[in-house]
Amino acid sequence: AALPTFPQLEVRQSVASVNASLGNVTIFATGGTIAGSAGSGVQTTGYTAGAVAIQTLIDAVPELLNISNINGIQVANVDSGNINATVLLELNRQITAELAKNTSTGAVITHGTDTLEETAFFLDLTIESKKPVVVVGAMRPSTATSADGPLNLYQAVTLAVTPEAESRGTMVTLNDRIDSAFYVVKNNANSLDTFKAIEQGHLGFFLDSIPQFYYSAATPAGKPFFDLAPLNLTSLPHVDVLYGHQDSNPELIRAAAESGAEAIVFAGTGAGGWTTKGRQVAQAVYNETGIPMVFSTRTMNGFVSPQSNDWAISSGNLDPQKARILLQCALAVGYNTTEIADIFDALQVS
Ligand SMILES: NC(=O)C[C@H](N)C(=O)O
Repeated sequence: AALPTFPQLEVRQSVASVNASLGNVTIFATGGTIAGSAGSGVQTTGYTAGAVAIQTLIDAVPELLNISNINGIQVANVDSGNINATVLLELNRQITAELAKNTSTGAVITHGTDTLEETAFFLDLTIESKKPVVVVGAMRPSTATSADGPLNLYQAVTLAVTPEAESRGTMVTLNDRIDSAFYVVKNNANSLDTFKAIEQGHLGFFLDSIPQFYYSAATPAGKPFFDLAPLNLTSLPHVDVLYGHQDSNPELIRAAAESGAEAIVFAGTGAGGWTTKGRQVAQAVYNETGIPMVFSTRTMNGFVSPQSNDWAISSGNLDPQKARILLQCALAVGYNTTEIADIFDALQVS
């Protein structure tokens, strides 16, 4: 099925006269609460996300121009629940092109927090540059009495011009923390301190807005790279996530396949658990279609070990939404089910 097209607002704004002694960071704005607007300073729910333009976000933090030359590109301006494959592919193309320039130091993406981990993980899998790529959001709208967005944005740009931030893959920063996009998950629907990589830990933190790293640069074991930018894709493959629970309806598995899913992710109970009947239907659908069937966990944290049969793939450390993004990328570059199983196997911690 064709993905809905997305309004593209690619406005490049030069907001700084160039200071040759500073680096050059491009901010790609996509909306979210960091660009949200509420009716009063104390309203922190029920506001409009993606209401404020990139120029306003930058103007709110004049100190940015002390640490970097800044360009802003408005790629979209939506609640992150509406970010889709069109926006992901556009970000991949624009960031890849931007970081290839000698003049570019790093990239910052402003984004709603609800699906931030999906976009950040996608960029981590599809951008090869060692230059910092930093995804940043906020939990309070820009109009809040103590909005968190401006300092988060300042710290994101600081991170993007920090040499020690290179070669760490895509990073996520919010509330003084620095996280790996590969591992980070939103853990709380409301609190400022919502992004965590519980098992793997934060990469570092900001002390007086200066990045401090716990570890030297390293990448997660088995992390694949998918070279999407040259493919000029206009959509990503259809992959569905099914949620596991007592008495889950096994026919939803067949329905997903019949509606065009090229892979199915099971957000299983515990370590990839699913009902016996559901597994039988999943195996039957696999025998008919050969599409990847990936078992993850609805608990969001924890490890799904290799399955005891040859048709089911386990997600290892990847939660369902990240397993879905990985499958979309792998299918987009043409990997078959066996090769995809190998990619997931390589992610298993040994
Ligand atoms: N804090 C946020 O950014 C939440 C918002 N609903 C979004 O994801 O766009």
